[in-house]
Amino acid sequence: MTAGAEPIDSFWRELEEDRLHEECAVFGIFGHPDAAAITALGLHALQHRGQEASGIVTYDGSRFHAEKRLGLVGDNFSNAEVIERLPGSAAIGHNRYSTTGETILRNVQPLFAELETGGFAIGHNGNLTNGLTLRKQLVREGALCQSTTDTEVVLHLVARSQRNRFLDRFIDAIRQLEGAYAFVALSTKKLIGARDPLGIRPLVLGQLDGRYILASETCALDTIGAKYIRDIENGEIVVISEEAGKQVLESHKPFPPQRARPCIFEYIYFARPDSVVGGKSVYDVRKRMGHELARESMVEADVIVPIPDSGVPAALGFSQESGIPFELGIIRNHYVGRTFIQPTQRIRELGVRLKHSANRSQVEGKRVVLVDDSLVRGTTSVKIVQMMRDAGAKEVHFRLASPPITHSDFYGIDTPERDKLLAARMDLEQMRKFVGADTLAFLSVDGLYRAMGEDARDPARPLYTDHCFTGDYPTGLTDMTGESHPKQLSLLAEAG
Ligand SMILES: O=P(O)(O)OC[C@H]1O[C@H](OP(=O)(O)OP(=O)(O)O)[C@H](O)[C@@H]1O
Ligand SMILES: NC(=O)CC[C@H](N)C(=O)O
Ligand SMILES: [Mg+2]
Repeated sequence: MTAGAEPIDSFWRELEEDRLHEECAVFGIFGHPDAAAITALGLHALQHRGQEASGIVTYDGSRFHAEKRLGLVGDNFSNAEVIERLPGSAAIGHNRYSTTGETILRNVQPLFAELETGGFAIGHNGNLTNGLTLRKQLVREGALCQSTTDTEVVLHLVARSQRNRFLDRFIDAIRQLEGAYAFVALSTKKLIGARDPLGIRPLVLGQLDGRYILASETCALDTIGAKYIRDIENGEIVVISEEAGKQVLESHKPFPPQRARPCIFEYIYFARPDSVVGGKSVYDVRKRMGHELARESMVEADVIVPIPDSGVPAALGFSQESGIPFELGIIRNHYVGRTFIQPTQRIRELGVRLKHSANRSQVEGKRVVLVDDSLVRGTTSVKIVQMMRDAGAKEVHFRLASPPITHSDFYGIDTPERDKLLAARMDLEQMRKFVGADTLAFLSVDGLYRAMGEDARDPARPLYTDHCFTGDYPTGLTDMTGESHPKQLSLLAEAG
């Protein structure tokens, strides 16, 4: 570490903490001559789901090839030389935002192992809630772990299965998992996609030039001109292979049938607004959240101002419902990233202004309603309310198009510990004071379900994974509640 690196690191860490962290993206294609290049494009379209690192693994009929890098897809995979190092007509790729295991090169996915059945690569979106417990058992039995991610346990479980067929080994392995997963995996003969029994994380099937594709979101299919076929179902494994020159897709359902409970946060914040998740346009749903929010907590005002990016569709819905004009009163700088100029103390003091700045002409002298999709630690809201006042807003009202986040996520979203969640520590009035707004209101849980097309949330049969707002975790939480509370830190220092 160079002298002076620490303050810069902590500056970016602070900036990074002003947000909800993403999760991960997976992509896979089988039997296409440009498999690696298409995977790079797909990962590019899915960059919003994870920005720490990316990787692509291909298979050329005799060997696997892997390229894994820390950083953004565009910076690492837009170069022809990198793509040329990834020959083969089958590929899987991954964008990572870590939830278990640090941001170091050996944790970058897809992970790869040489098994008795041949090479095997896997990419994972989600988080296992018994990953550390399984890992502890495996290590006790002699497993040599090469990474510190939860995902690696799947490789070991497949390797240790006593079944003969590769698919049976994979099923054996995933039956032991608890938590959330959307997997893409590649063996010498097959491309595999799998979703956990509740379908917490998304995964879709598409087709390009007659070849199958798997992707976290439909926006990746649109980017490469592929056709959307269907969502992979909860608890479903799809196996894509080639027989007599034709691609075949088998579907397996190894779990007892269960109702799906996809994560509602995909709709609120994670997924790209142009994606269709579970048959619903994310953009439409976000706008409806804005309509519901306006119905529940109307306020007299002159202008509706979205907090970009993800607050925009809800603010539009709020404006349409309330009849109050919508204006871009905050501009977001899209070039804020880790490669930005090395900040000095002075720049550090400017804080969030690097990311958002007030558009004074639209807010000065006005009663402003700020609309954002969610509030986590409250960092963004505090700074933006102050920014509106500095720009001359007469009143600042804050509206959130989701309910208060009172519980941490363990399924692939890197929300902070409970005691850092503002709504877990404060009541509404305390939060209003903290944020500094004249009024503050959140969308109700029933309002959220109405935006999803339901009458209300049925507590006996909730249709979505919504623990962040309700504390209702739909799976066991072995690692979090078990007696041993295992923690896995990297014992090997790595520069990354
Ligand atoms: O309460 P906080 O801890 O500040 O976190 C909440 C903020 O984080 C997210 O935005 P983010 O900046 O991640 O991304 P966006 O540009 O897509 O809205 C979310 O949309 C809120 O604006
Ligand atoms: N956010 C995610 O989906 C992360 C996947 C996996 N748990 C990891 O940490 O690598
Ligand atoms: Mg935001």
